[in-house]
Amino acid sequence: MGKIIKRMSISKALIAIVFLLIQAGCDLYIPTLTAKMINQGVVAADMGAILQIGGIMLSFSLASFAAALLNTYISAKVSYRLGNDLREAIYKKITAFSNVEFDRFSASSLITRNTNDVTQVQSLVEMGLKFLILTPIYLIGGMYLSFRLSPALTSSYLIVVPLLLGIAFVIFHFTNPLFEKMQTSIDNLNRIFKEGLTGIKVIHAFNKEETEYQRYKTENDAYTKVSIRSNTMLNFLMPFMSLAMSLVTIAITWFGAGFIDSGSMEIGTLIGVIAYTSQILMGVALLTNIVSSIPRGQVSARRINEILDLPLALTDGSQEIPQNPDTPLLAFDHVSFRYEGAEKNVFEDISFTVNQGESLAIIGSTGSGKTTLVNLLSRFYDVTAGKIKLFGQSTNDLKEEALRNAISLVPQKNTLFFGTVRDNLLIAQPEATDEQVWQALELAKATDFVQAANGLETAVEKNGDNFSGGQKQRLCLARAFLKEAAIYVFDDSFSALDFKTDALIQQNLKLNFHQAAKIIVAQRIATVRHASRILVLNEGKIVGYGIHEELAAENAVYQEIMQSQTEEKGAAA
Ligand SMILES: Nc1ncnc2c1ncn2[C@@H]1O[C@H](COP(=O)(O)OP(=O)(O)OP(=O)(O)O)[C@@H](O)[C@H]1O
Repeated sequence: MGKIIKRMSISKALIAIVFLLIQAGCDLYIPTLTAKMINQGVVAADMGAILQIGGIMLSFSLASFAAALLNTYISAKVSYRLGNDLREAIYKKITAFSNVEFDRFSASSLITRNTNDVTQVQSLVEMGLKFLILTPIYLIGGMYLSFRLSPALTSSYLIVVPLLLGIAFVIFHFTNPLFEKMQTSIDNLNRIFKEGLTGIKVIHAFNKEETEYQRYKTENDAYTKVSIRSNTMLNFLMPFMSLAMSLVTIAITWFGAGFIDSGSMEIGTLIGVIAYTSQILMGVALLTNIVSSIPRGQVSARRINEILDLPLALTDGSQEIPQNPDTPLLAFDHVSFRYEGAEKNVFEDISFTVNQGESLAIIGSTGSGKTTLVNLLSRFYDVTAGKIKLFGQSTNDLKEEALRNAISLVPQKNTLFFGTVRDNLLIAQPEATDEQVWQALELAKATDFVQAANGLETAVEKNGDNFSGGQKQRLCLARAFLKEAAIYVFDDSFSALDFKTDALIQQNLKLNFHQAAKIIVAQRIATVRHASRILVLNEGKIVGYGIHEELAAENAVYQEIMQSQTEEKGAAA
């Protein structure tokens, strides 16, 4: 929590505390004035004293009122600003994550941390600025001033207040782990809910509504159970407090009446002590409120810090991309790779080169490592051994921005953002003219359907849901074509296209990107057959490397893929 506190505006927090001290000081002094007014004014029938002390009481009350308003305003401002900063810091950090970090935290957990956890911390800070200091002041100040009025009557607090504080801290100790469980449970609830929403078609198709409902229900029940346990434990504190304070009030009134009877105490003093009793009671009640927020806030602060303090797995390099035409544009040099926690390498000692203007197609069975290879090239992960080089310079030494600028990637999952076709394409090159955007659309054979709709203003719904799979793929291809890059990477980006469109786009690639290297990951022989080189991957190993005709003549794995596709076509016909 300390680290998070440091992020808030300390000067504003101090101003809030000053107003709090003014409020507490005024509140605390009022019962003493009450006792004085009764003893010196009411009992002595002195109207002047009543007016004078009443005037002082009124100004103390107004000062307390104004200070409370200002404290509330500043505490809200400080805590909500902190929440705002935390959300921004978390989002910024997450956008700097590589796939290594995304493999560690689920999307739902990141969302919970950026919303629910930030809200918990925000509430704790707001409450802390309002009450954390008020509580000890009410407790200690109230007891001190009450002691000044009557040491004998106040002695009962010396037993009760430490006892109540002890109970509060025992409860605090037991509820802390429960709040940890609650936040993890919220992560799980969000995950299941999100999976249910995104996978609703599959759920319907397999009649799994009841199973999914039960999965959600089980987690929801677990969450409710732990919430009931933790909150019940906390709420036990309040009845304890009320009982103890009622007993104290009864004792004070009982003994106070005796003292008044014997003439050793004035009536105003007893009323003053009783007024302090309610202030001390208020201090104890506020304490229970804070006690209930501290464990949740602490757990949330820890979860937020887990993200903010996470050292990024990939360190940025310092080099620009060298322009060295004598070395291959791209080289995989004895590259091996293993995912964190995996038992074996995805790749073992892979080497190949791609020169400027060449295209390299990568084909292989599912799970053979094609996407992983693309991810390594874009440095979404670091290689476990070996080097990936651009013009002879290891990608680990390159500035991440320079590396990403050099690569235009169409990932396997077609991603479009809510907005318009223009917005989506300009992501690749913000300053592109409409003419350039249309050119890119034409290269991707996407002109027809965009023109038929509303041109570049055509709306794109969330996830591009208003486009067919093939149209989405073509828009993603157009976006990649719009970017001027040294390497164009297509990860299974032609799979949703019909053969004719696939062939036309391949042709456009060949004719329009002379200087660039093209990496084409594909499953279809028709997509890869015209590439300058084809790399055949099988279980993380290169089992073939050459042009189509060579591989078709002598590579068993390639022949197998060819045969399976001929059979598929035959079966379809
Ligand atoms: N994030 C990950 N964590 C752990 N293992 C992974 C991860 N991503 C992929 N793998 C594993 O790495 C291997 C290669 O996966 P990859 O996605 O690269 O295959 P692919 O050839 O692209 O498959 P496909 O053609 O089905 O897209 C698979 O065994 C897969 O289970």
